[in-house]
Amino acid sequence: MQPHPVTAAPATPPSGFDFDVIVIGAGYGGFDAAKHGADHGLKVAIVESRDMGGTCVNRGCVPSKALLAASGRVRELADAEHLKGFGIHAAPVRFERQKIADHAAQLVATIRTNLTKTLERSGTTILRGKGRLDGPQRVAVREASGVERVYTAREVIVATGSDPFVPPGIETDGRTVFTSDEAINLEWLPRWITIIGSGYIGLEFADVYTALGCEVTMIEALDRVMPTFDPDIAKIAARHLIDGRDIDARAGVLASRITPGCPVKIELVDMASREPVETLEVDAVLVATGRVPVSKELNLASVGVETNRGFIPVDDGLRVLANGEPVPHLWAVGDVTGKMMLAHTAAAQGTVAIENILGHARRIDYRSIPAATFTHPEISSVGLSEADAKDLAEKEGFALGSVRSYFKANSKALAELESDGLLKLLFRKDTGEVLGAHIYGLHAADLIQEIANAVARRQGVRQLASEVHTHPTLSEVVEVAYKQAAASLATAVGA
Ligand SMILES: Cc1cc2nc3c(=O)[nH]c(=O)nc-3n(C[C@H](O)[C@H](O)[C@H](O)COP(=O)(O)OP(=O)(O)OC[C@H]3O[C@@H](n4cnc5c(N)ncnc54)[C@H](O)[C@@H]3O)c2cc1C
Ligand SMILES: NC(=O)c1ccc[n+]([C@@H]2O[C@H](COP(=O)([O-])OP(=O)(O)OC[C@H]3O[C@@H](n4cnc5c(N)ncnc54)[C@H](O)[C@@H]3O)[C@@H](O)[C@H]2O)c1
Repeated sequence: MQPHPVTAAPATPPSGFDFDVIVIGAGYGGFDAAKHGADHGLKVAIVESRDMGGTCVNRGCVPSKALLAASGRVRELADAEHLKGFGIHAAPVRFERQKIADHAAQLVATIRTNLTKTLERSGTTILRGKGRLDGPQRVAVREASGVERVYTAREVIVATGSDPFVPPGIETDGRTVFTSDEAINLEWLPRWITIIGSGYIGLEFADVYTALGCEVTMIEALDRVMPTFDPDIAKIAARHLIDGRDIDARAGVLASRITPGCPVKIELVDMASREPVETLEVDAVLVATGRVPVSKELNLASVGVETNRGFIPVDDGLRVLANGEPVPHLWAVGDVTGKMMLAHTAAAQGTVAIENILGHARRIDYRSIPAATFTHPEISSVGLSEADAKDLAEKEGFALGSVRSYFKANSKALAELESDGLLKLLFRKDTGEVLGAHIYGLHAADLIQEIANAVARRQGVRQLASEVHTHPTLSEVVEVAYKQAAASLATAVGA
């Protein structure tokens, strides 16, 4: 390989550094860090090698939610049984796949442009190219021309995100076997598609594909579908989102080999015994088996940092750690830290890193960060899982409270003829503090926010139960849970 010419950096400001902060990666983590820094008077540069906005804007949240919005409408209009309940008889629904794909692509372009303009307006310098560390407080940027320029910065924030993980034995061609990077383009609608993985991406795309008439086989390596979700929520959600649809779900099996083509061949083995189970021949495969951090080419060794399977170790203030100690002037935020691979986590981490750079001691509170899966209906959660809450209760010696509030008792859900849903609330029986919540049901993604706010403030159910909720709204599902929890406390202390 030809060595790249190294060009001197532009004239340095009086501080002696080219920038106060250089951010590597312009996804949500990098964007929020750069904007927050620039808004607070720091001289900031952001380095991006692909599209501004990163995964969320270009290949993640934004296009997938656009596809879910359109396909969700199709599902609704095609659900004759549901409509009949209202006395509505709709004509057979028709849709244009390309127009749905265009809706997603246009939304991506609009949000990407807005985000780029926002950064430019904030005074952030956008450096196009691939960034890597070049020792402490130095970032080398290789531009598309091959020229490499080295910039200095008082602080460096790594926000390089993640890429889809493709397990060994699976070959992708981007057309018949692909990841979410290609699925968001909705280039064609396979008659029969296999989705490997029943996590966030598997569930959301199964929602899209089944709404648009595809037959889905879902392969999950672990012993139950939706293994990363609360077991009770997963049970009721799977009944509707998987069993109630044109989906054949298989748990405890591994796709050991996938060969693209027409048809695509999938060799399935039993997860435990690794004995062959079956060979499937399908039209397409979506690989949705998690994501891996982008950190290999960052030259982290030049600052003595060792990754954990590619994830950059950080403390709760987002300082990068080497041997457990903070590396001076180096920060990492977003998916590359592997904390909670969500856009709003990345953004919150970006802001917290800048706050610390500004000298305002801030830590991130992961427990209060909510998560949602935008299926129809949605699934959401915040705080501790029941298993973790039980461990905490045992460790700290308090009794764990758990109550369930059902959508079928909610007037608004009944009016919508969508009363399939459950909220599970976990709380301390001594103080009443809310520890976590898990929801499946209509607008679960919005409902979780009120509980996330309560977790952030470490509020107790006694106070929360007295707060008045609008009638009739789905938020009364939360109110009922708070009231049940508060009543159980009263019983517990014999009041
Ligand atoms: C299909 C899908 C749907 C999703 N839906 C949601 C959702 O609904 N809600 C939600 O909260 N999250 C969702 N996510 C997750 C979300 O997209 C990520 O958590 C988020 O994008 C992480 O942001 P980030 O800034 O850490 O990294 P990224 O968004 O991955 O951005 C990193 C950026 O760094 C750039 N980069 C990498 N290396 C270099 C380098 N050396 N030099 C210069 N630039 C570099 C990359 O090109 C990229 O632009 C979804 C993800 C996927 C795949
Ligand atoms: N709505 C959202 O917020 C949203 C939407 C999409 C993606 N995301 C983010 O992107 C990340 C990646 O999503 P994802 O769905 O790819 O990952 P995931 O971790 O949510 O789910 C992956 C699933 O694949 C299974 N799996 C792994 N290897 C397998 C194999 N070889 N064969 C069969 N099953 C296998 C896992 O057991 C797991 O159930 C998520 O963790 C989330 O952070 C978020």
